[in-house]
Amino acid sequence: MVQLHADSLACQRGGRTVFTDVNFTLSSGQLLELRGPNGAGKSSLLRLIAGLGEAISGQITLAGGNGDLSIGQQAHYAAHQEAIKAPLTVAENLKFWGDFLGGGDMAAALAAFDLGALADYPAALLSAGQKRRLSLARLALVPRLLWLLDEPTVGLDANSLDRLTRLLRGHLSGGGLAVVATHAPLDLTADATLVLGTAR
Ligand SMILES: Nc1ncnc2c1ncn2[C@@H]1O[C@H](COP(=O)(O)OP(=O)(O)OP(=O)(O)O)[C@@H](O)[C@H]1O
Repeated sequence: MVQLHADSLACQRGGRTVFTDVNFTLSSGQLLELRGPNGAGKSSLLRLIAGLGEAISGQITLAGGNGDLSIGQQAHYAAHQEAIKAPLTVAENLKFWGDFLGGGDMAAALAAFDLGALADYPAALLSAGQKRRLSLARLALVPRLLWLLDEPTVGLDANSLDRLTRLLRGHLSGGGLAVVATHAPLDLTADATLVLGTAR
């Protein structure tokens, strides 16, 4: 059993307190939904979990994972900004990520968001939703224990939303964990919902 624990986390950005006393425990197969208004700290919390920022107090630990790797090394972090190299094609982008993350199932990644017909298309020319699909295809490219998704539904059409939901379901039923910040309700029952702050 893998467990992600947040214990009395507090976060500051730009010298201002964003949140304090955030606590949760997430176990294998569970989804934590992060809710809250703009500026409440959802992205900041995901960054902290991914190891891209430091909490001013408190701790995040992953028990039962690979003790030789950091939490970030065991996670897929899909931020607001698409992780795409514009001069490369769709397939080349996935190859880049496969090389970077170690391995990669190109066919599965292309299939996950129906990108096969766009494989040789330059990423620079993709629509916003297509870019989001390419960015999220990483999830199917390389297995990672923990998915940290920042508003993953933005820009997706109904078919792609459905694909994302199925991908998430498969990840969770395989024992994975997911923390998803979203303003739109997911078509998945979250095991827990954490509502942050009141910042605007
Ligand atoms: N790079 C930064 N430097 C300083 N402050 C920042 C930075 N990024 C975000 N902040 C501040 O941190 C606070 C939390 O921002 P964050 O992006 O985590 O909120 P959020 O809940 O994800 O918001 P949204 O729903 O708009 O995406 C905001 O007040 C924001 O102004």
